[in-house]
Amino acid sequence: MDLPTAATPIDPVTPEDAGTIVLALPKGRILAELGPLLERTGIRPADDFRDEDSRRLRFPTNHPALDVVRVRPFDVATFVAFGGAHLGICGADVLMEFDYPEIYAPLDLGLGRCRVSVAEPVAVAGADDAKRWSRVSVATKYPNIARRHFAARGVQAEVVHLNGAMELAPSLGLASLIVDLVQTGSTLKANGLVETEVIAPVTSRLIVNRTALKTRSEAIGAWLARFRAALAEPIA
Ligand SMILES: Nc1ncnc2c1ncn2[C@@H]1O[C@H](COP(=O)(O)OP(=O)(O)OP(=O)(O)O)[C@@H](O)[C@H]1O
Ligand SMILES: O=P(O)(O)OC[C@H]1O[C@H](OP(=O)(O)OP(=O)(O)O)[C@H](O)[C@@H]1O
Repeated sequence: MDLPTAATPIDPVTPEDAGTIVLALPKGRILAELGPLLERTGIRPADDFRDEDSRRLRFPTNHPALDVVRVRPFDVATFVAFGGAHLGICGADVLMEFDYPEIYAPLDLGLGRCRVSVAEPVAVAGADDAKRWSRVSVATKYPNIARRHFAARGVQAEVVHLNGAMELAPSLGLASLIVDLVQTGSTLKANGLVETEVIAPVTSRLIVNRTALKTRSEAIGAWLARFRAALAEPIA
């Protein structure tokens, strides 16, 4: 049996779901920032949606034809790419990492503003000439971004894939550099690291499954219009 891939998405619409649009939202810091925008868009998920202790993952909203699912930020893009959710909200970092062709990202929500950067120990920064490297070891949660970034300058990156606490890697001998998100820079500073290069700026995006955009164009078009209008509204 052929397993579904993102390129051959399974049909997300089961009979009892027919007509329901599914919006994937990320748990954590983006969700915390999203409240006012969702409010302006007129989306009010069921009361237990914001209850971190709730074991429910799929929630109805005040719109009978819209459900939201609450997933890990890194998984939002995968749920949307495979057609499990029609719409989603996730950081540009996640989109860059997976680079799913099935995803269209029409709206920059201006939230979760940070950057993906290279950082290294303060003690060695500036001491060696990065232009002469042919290989580097990099600890990161973003193996594809890191490999692409270094490959573009002819440097082979040996990646140590971590899911958090990358900042510990250089001092504990796992890698010489890290590629991670930076906002204020305080996490780097607290761990004796310095940002040496910005790979890309990051904000959160509204994303859409391209197939769903064609097959459910009316409903999805209406949600995109609502998000656009909400973004254009002056914030009180
Ligand atoms: N320091 C930051 N400042 C601003 N935005 C950030 C920052 N860190 C992360 N983000 C944005 O928020 C998204 C989610 O980050 P968050 O830290 O909530 O989740 P996570 O740690 O990746 O999730 P998990 O708990 O599943 O590991 C990131 O993909 C990025 O777009
Ligand atoms: O530049 P700063 O303002 O210090 O922000 C950067 C930190 O924010 C993110 O971690 P987060 O707080 O999300 O924790 P995590 O490691 O659990 O993802 C990121 O992975 C950095 O560690």
